[in-house]
Amino acid sequence: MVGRAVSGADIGPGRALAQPCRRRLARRPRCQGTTLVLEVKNLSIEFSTRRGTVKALDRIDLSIAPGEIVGLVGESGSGKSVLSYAISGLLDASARIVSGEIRWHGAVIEPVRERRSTRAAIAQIFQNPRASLNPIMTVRRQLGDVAGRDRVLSLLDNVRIDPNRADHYPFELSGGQCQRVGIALALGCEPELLIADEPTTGLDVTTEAAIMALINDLSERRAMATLLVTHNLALAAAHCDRIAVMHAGQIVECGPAERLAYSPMHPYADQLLASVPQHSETADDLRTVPGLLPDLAGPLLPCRFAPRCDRHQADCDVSPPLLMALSPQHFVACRHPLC
Ligand SMILES: Nc1ncnc2c1ncn2[C@@H]1O[C@H](COP(=O)(O)OP(=O)(O)OP(=O)(O)O)[C@@H](O)[C@H]1O
Repeated sequence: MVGRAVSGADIGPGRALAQPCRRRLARRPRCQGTTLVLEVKNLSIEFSTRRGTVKALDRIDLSIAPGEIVGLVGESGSGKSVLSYAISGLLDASARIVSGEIRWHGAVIEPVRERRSTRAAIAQIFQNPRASLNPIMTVRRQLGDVAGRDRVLSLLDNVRIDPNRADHYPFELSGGQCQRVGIALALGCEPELLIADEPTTGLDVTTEAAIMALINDLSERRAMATLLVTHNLALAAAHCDRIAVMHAGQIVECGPAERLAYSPMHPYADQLLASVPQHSETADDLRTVPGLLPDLAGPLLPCRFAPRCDRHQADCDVSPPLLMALSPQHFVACRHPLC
């Protein structure tokens, strides 16, 4: 594969995500030249299971600058949660670090719960919001403990929850309300890095827009870095500065959001883009990425996407494709990328 320079003019009309990208392009580039908040370098993680060794993460490289919003996009089972738990220091002790490290403001931090001395200023919004709330404490008490009693009502207002709910317990709230309280709790910590794992799943579009606007606002005003973990490439394209696409435990493409959303170069990223529903399509037109993720506990081909790839050629089976720089900000791991 030959790397080539990518310029804004290269972005063709293709199969663009129409509205989100236009909004995304309006975002200011930010915090350029500042020290990175987070660097994940060559991180490989395995789990020993009865079925064999699950190779959950393979040589992951990812960095986030202050104020930057980075999307981590991929199908279910691609390793997004394992990576975000590793960054939060929440991996359980069954995880084995095969290679690499995670750096927080330049200092190495441990991905595994028992071994991290400080939790630093990283907050995570979890996929299952009810489970992350304390069932025997009211919303007011939980938010007050984290952010101070005087901020409870403004935090509830931020996530569009009626202030009358402040004295309710989690079991008295709907799933969506629990999710919004979980988001208020995470933002109430005023984190330097927010890991938002599917933060708006199950919310109505108005609330989704309000929550994403809040995350955008905090990232701009307080330089909060955000890792937005999602299956939804359109959501990532709308709100992120950069997007990293994960497939079967590997980052296969990473680059500016507008580039990924208009003309991705890895065949998997292209298939993900093709599977984003468009307004004009009928239900019959809905597409999915063909084939299944490989079993990460089984033998893996040099290119983990090969069996699903319509650009597969004999040289793909020789050795794993390396992540190659196409431009300073754009990387692809494929011998036969789209161009
Ligand atoms: N504690 C564990 N023990 C064994 N295997 C695990 C463990 N945690 C995750 N895995 C495996 O690691 C792989 C990646 O899982 P992960 O939960 O990170 O995927 P994901 O992309 O976050 O999926 P989803 O979007 O459904 O949450 C899967 O094959 C999963 O079965």
